[in-house]
Amino acid sequence: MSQLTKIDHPLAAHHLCTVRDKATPCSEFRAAVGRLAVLVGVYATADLPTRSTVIQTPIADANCQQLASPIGLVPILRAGLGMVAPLQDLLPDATVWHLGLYRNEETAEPVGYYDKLPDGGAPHTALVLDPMLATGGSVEMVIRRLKSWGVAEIRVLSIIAAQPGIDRVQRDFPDVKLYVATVDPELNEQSFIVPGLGDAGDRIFNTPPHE
Ligand SMILES: O=P(O)(O)OC[C@H]1O[C@H](OP(=O)(O)OP(=O)(O)O)[C@H](O)[C@@H]1O
Ligand SMILES: O=c1cc[nH]c(=O)[nH]1
Ligand SMILES: [Mg+2]
Repeated sequence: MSQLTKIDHPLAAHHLCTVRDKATPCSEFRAAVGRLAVLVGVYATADLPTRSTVIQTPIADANCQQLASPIGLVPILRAGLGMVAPLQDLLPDATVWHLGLYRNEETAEPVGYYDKLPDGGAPHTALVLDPMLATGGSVEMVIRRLKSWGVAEIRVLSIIAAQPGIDRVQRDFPDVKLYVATVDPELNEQSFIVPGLGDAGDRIFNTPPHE
């Protein structure tokens, strides 16, 4: 079973109130998604390997540590875009690889519509960014694509993950690590997370539902 880390932090609890509240305006929603992305990002990078280096300060040599492996950020369009800039602040040298998926409204199955990953050149570690993990179908499609590309270490960063989606990823990908701000118990008939926050993509981009 893959490892699940649910972050335990009062700031995460606080900002989750903002994203869940249906009265939160778009700009505040986006900002809170960004703050939660940073918090999840700190947990998801806590054990990244480092290597020793010597830096010359203005005073003397200093023994330092720097990240040892290339990191790729993989936002799932659209909603994952809301987590990119905050993660780039934490990982300024990361490459960013976009994958476009939407869920079919009747079946909730993911449909791919954007994939420009090159042949070869996969980063050693990929951080998959999507605020919502519902059935797990979208993340599963992305994990399969990243594995076929050659990514060795895959970590999924979500803000709200539903238990059925977590169970699916843990069952199908025991080597993939999950980092989430919180876990919700169930999905409704339309496969939306309950209580969730509604449609993350629409709330980040201020679009009406079903566009
Ligand atoms: O776990 P799943 O059941 O696959 O659901 C989660 C997916 O659904 C949402 O995307 P959506 O299809 O709404 O696209 P959008 O980001 O463009 O709004 C969300 O951002 C995830 O990508
Ligand atoms: O609750 C959900 C489920 C999928 N995608 C969302 O944006 N919200
Ligand atoms: Mg959406």
